[in-house]
Amino acid sequence: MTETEAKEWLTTSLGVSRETMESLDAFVAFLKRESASQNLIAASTIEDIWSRHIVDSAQLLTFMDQSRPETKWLDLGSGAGFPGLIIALLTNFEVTLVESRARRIEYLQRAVGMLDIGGRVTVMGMPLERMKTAPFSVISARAFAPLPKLFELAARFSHNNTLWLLPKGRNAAAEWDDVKTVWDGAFSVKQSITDADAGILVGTLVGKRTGGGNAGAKGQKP
Ligand SMILES: C[S@@+](CC[C@H](N)C(=O)[O-])C[C@H]1O[C@@H](n2cnc3c(N)ncnc32)[C@H](O)[C@@H]1O
Repeated sequence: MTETEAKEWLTTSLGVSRETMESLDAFVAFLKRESASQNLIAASTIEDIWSRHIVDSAQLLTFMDQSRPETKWLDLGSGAGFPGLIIALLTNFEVTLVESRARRIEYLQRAVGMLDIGGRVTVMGMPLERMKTAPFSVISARAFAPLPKLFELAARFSHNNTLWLLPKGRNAAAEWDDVKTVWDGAFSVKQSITDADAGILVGTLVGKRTGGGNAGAKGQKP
């Protein structure tokens, strides 16, 4: 997907407004400036930000019912803001970005301020392990951790209806196959529109199977 195609996909397929495209433009300019002083995204992807990062994040919205009321979205290891900050710009959801590295926390806080979305976007500047347990309706994580670690760390934020959206690259199916003897849930692999070989795990988690330890994801409702 070229940069032009990426922008076209946002307006044509996702129906992104001109005003929101301007906010995305402002964010891209901000990220490029910041990238000169800290390592936020791979240098090789800077010229392809719209396809490699913006659309790669935005496509997650196509795997959910966007009319779900009061969506509370948790993004694990947001880094430069992907996918969580993009989701916040494209929706009116309440979004929580968790990030543990000091410079990235400070960068995310400034990005949220610059984009004027602080009323519904929270930057939790701490390791996920230290975040207070609360239920979320969507959990996303891109390049955060292998699935076993991801579920161990984040299951306590999930309830039976929480939708997990996990861009996982080429091994998405194998990663789920490997953990499903330990974790009970229903996941399918969706093909990424930005990389035909990459898969996105989409589904719900019930909890750890009996005998596999504590059932972190079971039972709670928001
Ligand atoms: C490889 S980067 C991916 C960033 C972003 N999600 C993306 O796809 O561009 C992983 C990010 O997770 C953060 N991270 C790693 N372990 C974490 C933890 N336990 N709690 C919160 N953030 C963490 C790192 O600081 C880093 O910014």
